[in-house]
Amino acid sequence: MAVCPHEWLLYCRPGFEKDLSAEVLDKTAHVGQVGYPVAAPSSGHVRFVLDAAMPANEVHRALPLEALVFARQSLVAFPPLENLPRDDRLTAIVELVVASGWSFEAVWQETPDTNEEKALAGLMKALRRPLENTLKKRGALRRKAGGRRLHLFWTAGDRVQVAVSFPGNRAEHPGGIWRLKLPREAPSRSTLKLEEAWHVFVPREAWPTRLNDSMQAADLGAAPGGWTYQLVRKGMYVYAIDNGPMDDALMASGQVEHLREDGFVWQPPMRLDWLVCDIVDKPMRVIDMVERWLVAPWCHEAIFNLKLPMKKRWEEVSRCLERLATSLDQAGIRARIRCRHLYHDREEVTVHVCLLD
Ligand SMILES: C[S@@+](CC[C@H](N)C(=O)[O-])C[C@H]1O[C@@H](n2cnc3c(N)ncnc32)[C@H](O)[C@@H]1O
Repeated sequence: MAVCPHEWLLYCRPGFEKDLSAEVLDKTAHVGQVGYPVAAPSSGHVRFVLDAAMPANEVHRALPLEALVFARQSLVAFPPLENLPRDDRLTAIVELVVASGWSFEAVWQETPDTNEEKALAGLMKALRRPLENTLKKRGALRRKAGGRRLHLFWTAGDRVQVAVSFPGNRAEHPGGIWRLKLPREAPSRSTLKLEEAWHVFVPREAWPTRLNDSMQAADLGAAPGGWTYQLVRKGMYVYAIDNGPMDDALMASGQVEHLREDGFVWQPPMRLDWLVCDIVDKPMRVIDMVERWLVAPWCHEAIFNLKLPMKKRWEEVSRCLERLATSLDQAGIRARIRCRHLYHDREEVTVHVCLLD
């Protein structure tokens, strides 16, 4: 009989293991899954070990990656293989893969996003060919296998976790990390947060209709202009609200109106397409402001950060999201709310709200 995976393996930014553990404990309880998280501090991942009677596929399906905040990747996994012999790391891996009864179209070897584990790159490179050749010979690596991908998550030279991902419910970048190039002319590194948010929240095929040069946007807390730069790059006209100075080159585009006003009280002269906000303030204060915009409604879509300097980050995020969902619901406004801890986010998460017509 095939060996069944009973673990759910989630990657996260190192330092956010407690937040991800609290999130999955909360969410699994809601979908009736029983298990416990295992997470070492700063390890960049959480293992959710399920009750022996529960196959991990169920929780993986019930709580898709796009509905999780602090997870970068979501995999169905087998317990880690430990103490792999130095002279033969492959046999145990291959035997487990074959025993699973699954075949795969690709093999990704990954490590947590920590400096120590990045040092395992040499080992992974050396193993790649022999591993793929052996898996092919054993029928576990094939041209067509339902889009399934095999993940080998190395946490030490002799310790690896064998895991599986399925198309449509996984991050399509190694480590679940969107690596974006900082444009030379961007006024700040923050620019990458908004660019990544669009990649994550707006399907590529919808960009021409949802991010285009017929649109108008407001950027609250805009200076020096990293987010405004992204909106301008899409051809939008932007109201940039901030007391601080905006980048000269960006202002020279003629697409930006800089208003030295308070982003929490400013109102747009007409209904806009986009609201973006990167103001550092209390999360609930930002939620209240965004709620006013959406109830009015003064915009169709919004992307904003919730800054999380506190210890219990999941509790704060969950409180904020619940409050926003409830108030929009009470106002009779249908909206899709999503929230992710993006790669370019640090002590913050990014929320996307799209009004549904
Ligand atoms: C993190 S920075 C924004 C960086 C910007 N998104 C970028 O990419 O360059 C936060 C900005 O919010 C502004 N800010 C803080 N409180 C504000 C308020 N009440 N109204 C408008 N701007 C505010 C600050 O002046 C600061 O420039």
